[in-house]
Amino acid sequence: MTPPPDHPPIAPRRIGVLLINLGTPDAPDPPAVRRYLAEFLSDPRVVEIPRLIWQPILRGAVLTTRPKKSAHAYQQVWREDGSPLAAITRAQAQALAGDFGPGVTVDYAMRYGNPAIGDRIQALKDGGCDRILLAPLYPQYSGATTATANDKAFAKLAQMRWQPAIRTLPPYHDDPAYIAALATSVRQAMAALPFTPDALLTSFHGMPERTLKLGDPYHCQCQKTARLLGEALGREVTITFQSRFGRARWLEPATDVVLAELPARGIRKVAIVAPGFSADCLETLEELAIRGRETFIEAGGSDFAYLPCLNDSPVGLDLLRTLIRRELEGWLPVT
Ligand SMILES: C=CC1=C(C)c2cc3[nH]c(cc4nc(cc5[nH]c(cc1n2)c(C)c5CCC(=O)O)C(CCC(=O)O)=C4C)c(C)c3C=C
Ligand SMILES: [Fe+2]
Ligand SMILES: [Fe+2]
Repeated sequence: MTPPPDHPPIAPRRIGVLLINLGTPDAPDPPAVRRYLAEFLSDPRVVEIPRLIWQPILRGAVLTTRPKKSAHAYQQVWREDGSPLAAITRAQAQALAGDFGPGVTVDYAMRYGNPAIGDRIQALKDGGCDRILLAPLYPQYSGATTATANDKAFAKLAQMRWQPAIRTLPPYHDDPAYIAALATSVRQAMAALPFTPDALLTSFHGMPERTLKLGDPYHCQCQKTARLLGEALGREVTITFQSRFGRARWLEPATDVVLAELPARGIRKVAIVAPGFSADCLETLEELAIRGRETFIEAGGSDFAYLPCLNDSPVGLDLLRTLIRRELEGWLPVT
């Protein structure tokens, strides 16, 4: 009997590693940004307002105004090889290919937009992977990031008669390897600055404050990362939360508010790093490096430096290797 088409080849057995990040528009223009925002902001893990109330607001006010504004922001950071978030995540996957042995395929996917999680899981399975490590690249867990990435993968698996075995990368907010990688990266970037910062800000993506009260560990995990990074660097770090969205109360203190207040408190030279992002993206390159700088300088600051994310730097890739290798234990070596 001919096996059904969804059967993976029996041998050799392969392992798939799927790096997952948030997602980004396909192009920096309003129609592409609108498609992306419609998918992203329709996710009930992201906007926890009842569908019947939220969808009219989203389809009305939000999707008629925000795509134009956001497209303008994307245009300022877009690269020749596309959106920074997608280009860097792709570079991470390409750099890791082959690092775990010949039986391991490393691929990447985006929770919203392309390449889609379901398509890449299918491609891994079609390529013979009967074990897949899902690696949402969020050091701090939140329902709006880690959980929804895993949900999307499991929704794909729900359609499969013969599923691959699955592992998921746990949050790594307090992992010594992550803290050491951050500290090294910050030290290297600070050593190259033409000035000595009076303050180091760690800016994390914000979340509605309500999510903290509902039990999301994100806020606490951000606090712990910032504390451990400060200890590793032997200096004080100031934690802030960026990218407020909507009218609800968000986690505080807000990055833009703090940047505007610092010069009046005598802090005129600042460096800022975004440890919660595994790849630079709109939120770091436009919101922090461009608008954050403007806010700080207009408020009377003299020197501002945005320190890059771990990205596909040697230190960043070493961290990913360490995190992934640990999860593959027991699955390796592949015959
Ligand atoms: C790193 C963790 C992130 C958390 C937590 C997070 C929560 C969160 N975000 C929004 C709304 C938006 N975020 C947007 C962009 C964006 N967000 C993250 C990461 C987290 N978000 C990344 C990596 C990016 C960049 C994407 C890119 O293409 O570079 C945007 C889109 C841009 C814009 O229009 O401003 C929105 C909107 C909410 C509501 C939320 C928590 C509930
Ligand atoms: Fe976001
Ligand atoms: Fe933003």
